[in-house]
Amino acid sequence: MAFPKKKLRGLVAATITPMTENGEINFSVIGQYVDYLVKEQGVKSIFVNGTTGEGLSLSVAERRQVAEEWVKQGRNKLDQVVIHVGALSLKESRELARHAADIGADGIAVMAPFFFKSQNKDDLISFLREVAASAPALPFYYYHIPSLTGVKIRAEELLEGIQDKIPTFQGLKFSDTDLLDFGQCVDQNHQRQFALLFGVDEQLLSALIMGATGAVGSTYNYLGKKTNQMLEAFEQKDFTSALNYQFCIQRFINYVIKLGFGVSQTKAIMTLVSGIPMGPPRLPLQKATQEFTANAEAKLKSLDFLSFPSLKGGTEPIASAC
Ligand SMILES: CC(=O)N[C@@H]([C@@H](O)[C@H](O)[C@H](O)CO)[C@@H](O)CC(=O)C(=O)O
Repeated sequence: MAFPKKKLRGLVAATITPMTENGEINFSVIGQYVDYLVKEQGVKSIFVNGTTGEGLSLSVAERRQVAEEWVKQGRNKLDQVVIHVGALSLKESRELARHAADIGADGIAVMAPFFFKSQNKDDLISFLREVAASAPALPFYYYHIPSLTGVKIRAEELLEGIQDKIPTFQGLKFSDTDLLDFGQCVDQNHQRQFALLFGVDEQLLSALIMGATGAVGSTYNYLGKKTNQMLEAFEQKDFTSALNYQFCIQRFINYVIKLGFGVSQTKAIMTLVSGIPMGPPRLPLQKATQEFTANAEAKLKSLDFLSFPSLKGGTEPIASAC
């Protein structure tokens, strides 16, 4: 049975795939991106080619190149690089799993196929098992994101007995708001030491109380530092401060959700906050509007989330700052 050298925990940034204005992958900024995550956001683990990384909009060749670049640039800087290798084609998924192992990734994750959908837990596990078996030395994570895959098999149900079928199974990335399901994943898995990573950033504190061992999300790219402060307060049992941090993060996410928030907007916000160009998304997604970016910038300023001085709102304390 394969066990990770270190358990995947803490904040894991779901990385964006930077692109040029022509829609090609901009590999040249990935090194800078790694440094930004580590130094400015205190985030040392990443989840590559997932939803935020537009993994399913990339060709297999591109997915391989993106994974390679993150592993290369993250060497000796990042704790863990997990590659999402899910695909509609089992063959492609297996190829990507083998490739992740070859390049020295720290783990692989797979979401449920979403065109022909598994009708029950056993069918889904059959697919996952084949992929996991292609990288038998790598920790395997199931990526549960029913809002996008349409596969509603409860995670709690899937976890039951999964390690008998998939010996490399190490945990779950749970991108759903069903805290009953998530709580039961925790409750029924005390002994197994799985990594139970929550994926709804605006509700992370509730999941921490339920027993989440970490979190994977898009906002940790630019709100990692603030979220780490929440994790620290939670660790120290300072629940009042932890709640204040969560509310503060919610104020921003709630605001952008009302404007219309997704991968395109994440790219625009990350460009703004980090100064690293993330470029446009790939079709069928459309670039975030200038109006969205201006509104998001004003909100970030009002919450004092922008760290570079030129964009800060002057020297006066900001009333609603977090
Ligand atoms: C549907 C979606 O994109 N969810 C995000 C969240 O981080 C989400 O952006 C955040 O909670 C804001 O709603 C992540 O769970 C996705 C993710 O981790 C990934 O890119 O693989």
